[in-house]
Amino acid sequence: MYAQLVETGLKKVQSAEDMDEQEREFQARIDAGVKIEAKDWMPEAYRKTLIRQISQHAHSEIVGQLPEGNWVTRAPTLKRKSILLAKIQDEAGHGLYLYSAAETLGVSRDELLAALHSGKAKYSSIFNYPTLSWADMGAVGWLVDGSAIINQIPLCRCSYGPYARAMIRVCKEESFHARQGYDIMMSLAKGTPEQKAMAQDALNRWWWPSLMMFGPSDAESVNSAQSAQWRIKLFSNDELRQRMVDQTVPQAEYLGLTVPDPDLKFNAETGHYEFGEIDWSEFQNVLKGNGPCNRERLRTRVKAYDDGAWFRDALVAYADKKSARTAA
Ligand SMILES: CC(C)(COP(=O)(O)OP(=O)(O)OC[C@H]1O[C@@H](n2cnc3c(N)ncnc32)[C@H](O)[C@@H]1OP(=O)(O)O)[C@@H](O)C(=O)NCCC(=O)NCCSC(=O)Cc1ccccc1
Repeated sequence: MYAQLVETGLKKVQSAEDMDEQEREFQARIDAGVKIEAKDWMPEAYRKTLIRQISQHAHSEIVGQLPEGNWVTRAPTLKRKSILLAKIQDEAGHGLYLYSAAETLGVSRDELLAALHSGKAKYSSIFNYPTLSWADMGAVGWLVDGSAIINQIPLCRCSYGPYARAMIRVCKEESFHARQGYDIMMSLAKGTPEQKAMAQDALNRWWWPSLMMFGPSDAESVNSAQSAQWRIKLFSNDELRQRMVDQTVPQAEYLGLTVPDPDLKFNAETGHYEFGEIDWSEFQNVLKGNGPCNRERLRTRVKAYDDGAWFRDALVAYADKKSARTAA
């Protein structure tokens, strides 16, 4: 992918001649597949790129709890409710894991959270859509966690050790999440006509936003070439999006549901599905903060943080008291 992006001249990356000795050595280690660890020397831009991506990933996991949290009290059975609760709790764990990975790069959690709360840091566009019915719990698990896995499996092999290692466990849990989502979709698709219609409606609403999760097209992706050179990205946005479509369309067919794309067709020669044009204006609008739930999501996170201030203060006071006692 890297060679392809560089060859097409789409984006400028630093050539070996422009690098100093230290940068050339660093790039050689990356090219040899050596993992970069927290205390290793790294170019400032590599550090910044990782802080940006890992923290946005962490924010996505945390904000991503909200659309599903909406259905905890209305899950149809006790079993479904406990599975949903466990899944949401996993997402919280992923967020904390990822904040820790970002902290190894010399940034504090307070700084990262301040960037989220002020609207400066991004989180995944997908979590700005509402969850309107129980079928959305199925669609989110199936399509959103399904897409997250496709994006994150390659990250287990990315160049930054702490991020790569964190991704291994995260991916295992995401795969349980995707299965539970598909299981909900199966029950609904095989249920009453009303239940099947709910499943179809959820697929209709979540399909296109799920394709947008992979980011802008390669031609528009400003960060891809450099991230590929540093082996933070092993596959391009479009490659992973194609993988998601190829994997998911047969699953929709198995459910007896229709993917909401009249241009979708299988190309026997390439072995891939061709799909219709993504509405990039919708994507850009969500990124600008104007999606259906952007304001509500941010407000909820800021309130949760403010409401928890007394608890954080109590923890610090307790820790101070304890260390004073040990010192005495
Ligand atoms: C592929 C990409 C997301 C974007 O590639 P890059 O090379 O970084 O950027 P690129 O140049 O292509 O884009 C230009 C600009 O557009 C931004 N942008 C792009 N796409 C999006 C978007 N969709 N939403 C919002 N912003 C987006 C991008 O940041 C950049 O802006 P910046 O320069 O920062 O201001 C990459 O960061 C990545 O792999 N991240 C790690 C995975 C990750 O974060 N996963 C999160 C989901 S976790 C999950 O779902 C689990 C779960 C399931 C269920 C419930 C709860 C939890």
